Amino acid sequence: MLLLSLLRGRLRPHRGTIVAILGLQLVQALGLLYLPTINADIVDNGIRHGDTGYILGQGSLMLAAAAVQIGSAIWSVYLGARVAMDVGHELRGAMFKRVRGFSVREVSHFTTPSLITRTTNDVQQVQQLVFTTLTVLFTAPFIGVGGLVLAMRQDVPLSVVPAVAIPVLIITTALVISRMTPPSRAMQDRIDTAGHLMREQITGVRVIRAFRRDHHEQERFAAANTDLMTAALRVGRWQAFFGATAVLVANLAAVAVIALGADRLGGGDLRPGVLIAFLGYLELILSAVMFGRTVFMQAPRARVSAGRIVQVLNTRPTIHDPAAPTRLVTPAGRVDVKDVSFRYPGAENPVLRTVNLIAKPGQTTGIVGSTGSGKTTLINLIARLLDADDGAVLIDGVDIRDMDRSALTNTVCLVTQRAYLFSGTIGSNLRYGNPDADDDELWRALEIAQARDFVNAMPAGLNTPVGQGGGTVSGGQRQLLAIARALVAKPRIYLFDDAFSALDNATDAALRAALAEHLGDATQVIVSQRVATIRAADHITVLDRGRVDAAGTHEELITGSRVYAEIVKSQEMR
Ligand SMILES: Nc1ncnc2c1ncn2[C@@H]1O[C@H](COP(=O)(O)OP(=O)(O)OP(=O)(O)O)[C@@H](O)[C@H]1O
Repeated sequence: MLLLSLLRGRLRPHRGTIVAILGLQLVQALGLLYLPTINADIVDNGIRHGDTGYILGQGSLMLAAAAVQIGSAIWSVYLGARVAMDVGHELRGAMFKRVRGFSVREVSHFTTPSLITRTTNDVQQVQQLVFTTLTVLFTAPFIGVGGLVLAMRQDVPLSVVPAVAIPVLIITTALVISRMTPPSRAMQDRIDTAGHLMREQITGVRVIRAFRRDHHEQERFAAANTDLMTAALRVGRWQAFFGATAVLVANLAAVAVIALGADRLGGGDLRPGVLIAFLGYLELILSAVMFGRTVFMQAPRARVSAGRIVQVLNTRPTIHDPAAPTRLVTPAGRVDVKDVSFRYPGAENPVLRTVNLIAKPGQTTGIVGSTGSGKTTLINLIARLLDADDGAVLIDGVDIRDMDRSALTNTVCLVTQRAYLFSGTIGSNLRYGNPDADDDELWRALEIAQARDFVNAMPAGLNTPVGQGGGTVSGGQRQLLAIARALVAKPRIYLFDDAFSALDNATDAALRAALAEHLGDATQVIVSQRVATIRAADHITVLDRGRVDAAGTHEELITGSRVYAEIVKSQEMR
């Protein structure tokens, strides 16, 4: 049902092509069905009477029928492949669009590797089924029913053989399909697990080496790989059983026809041409049933895949654009966090409880707090990567849930601790948020971000290639490039979430001085565990276990907040 509902709307635009496929397959089937009759005619009327002219005439007819049949088969397969690829293309696009709209919540619910498998492998399964179905679904019944009728026209008593063989094949098909669905589901899930482990082990390779856990990780992957193989083997065993029974039934049927026919051939009750034609039709009927079975063989896996695709497509992102968004024409960039509370799904306690914070244009607002106090969660709420359960985040007095998300992205730029660079060049990464920026703007941003010198020292400067994830530059350099990228985008509000953590103290200080000098009336929110990074901020909010412990300037907090004073003390002692 899921498969049908997934495909119905997507096949509708291809109705015309599907009708053309149907017509071509009808021609193909007629061609195929005509061949054994001509064959019988050649044997009984040409060869038996030694009439070479007749044989050549009928032979030419046979050639023409074969040519028409092959031509229409090629054309219908081509059209079927086009439709299947279009459906796959459309499905992948729909999946990608939906996943792009997912917030952190939905992505962590499905997990990244599973979303990748669903968009690639699962869509491929459905696409394959559409192709096979369009290629054989019409041909198989045409040939099956037509072959049966023509076989009976040749000889009624011999028709008992296909009358027994066909139900046997249908029953085994039904049996195998019912058995194949559970291992097919297990197989798709285990592809996810193997992908998940692979990703984890590649990303965490240095930790694995540092702790000498290679052997342990190898075993973990080997176990997942074996699980996948076991499920695949179970599916494969049923497929093999399926293939073997089909060949067995086909051969037994042929033997039965020859055995039954041979007797009557001797008695002159049956002409040799009729027996040959009957064998030809039997082969056609059984091959039609086998073609049909291929579709049903692929169906269980495609059905499971369709379910996994529909799960993603039916998941409404928790964060979405309002129907009538409020537009900020020239945003000033004031941020008001008002009584915000937030709890991660499944977690017992809220991570943030009635948090209040104001960040003003032209000022630097620091957020400090111990590990796990909720700083990143708060920043993610301001960037609308998450939505608050209670309270609201306002920009220039407008609730960000009432704003268009692309407008919000132009106003707010988040620089995370784990800076991500895309494969391309330094220049293409810097232009990510502002494709029209010229080289001068890039160099200016690099200068403010304290990255000019090292980019200058690179052999190709801005054209220096960067690997996916930014693996070709150091962690600190990656952070500086991510800061420069934000500067090139020129948002009104900068959110730096521990974005200076990999920098040495001197670079950190120089960067903050340059930001203060060049960002003018933009709003800066800086999250840091390092007091030195936020001590000069105009206003500092101290978070403690999800609550605002205190807020003020460094001097005010030293005396006014025990939590802040402890953080300062702990860092002075280092
Ligand atoms: N995706 C998530 N699902 C469930 N809980 C989460 C999730 N992300 C964070 N948390 C929990 O929320 C709490 C606050 O996390 P958060 O990352 O906001 O803290 P933080 O102050 O930024 O910490 P750090 O300084 O270590 O970066 C932590 O206890 C964490 O376990």
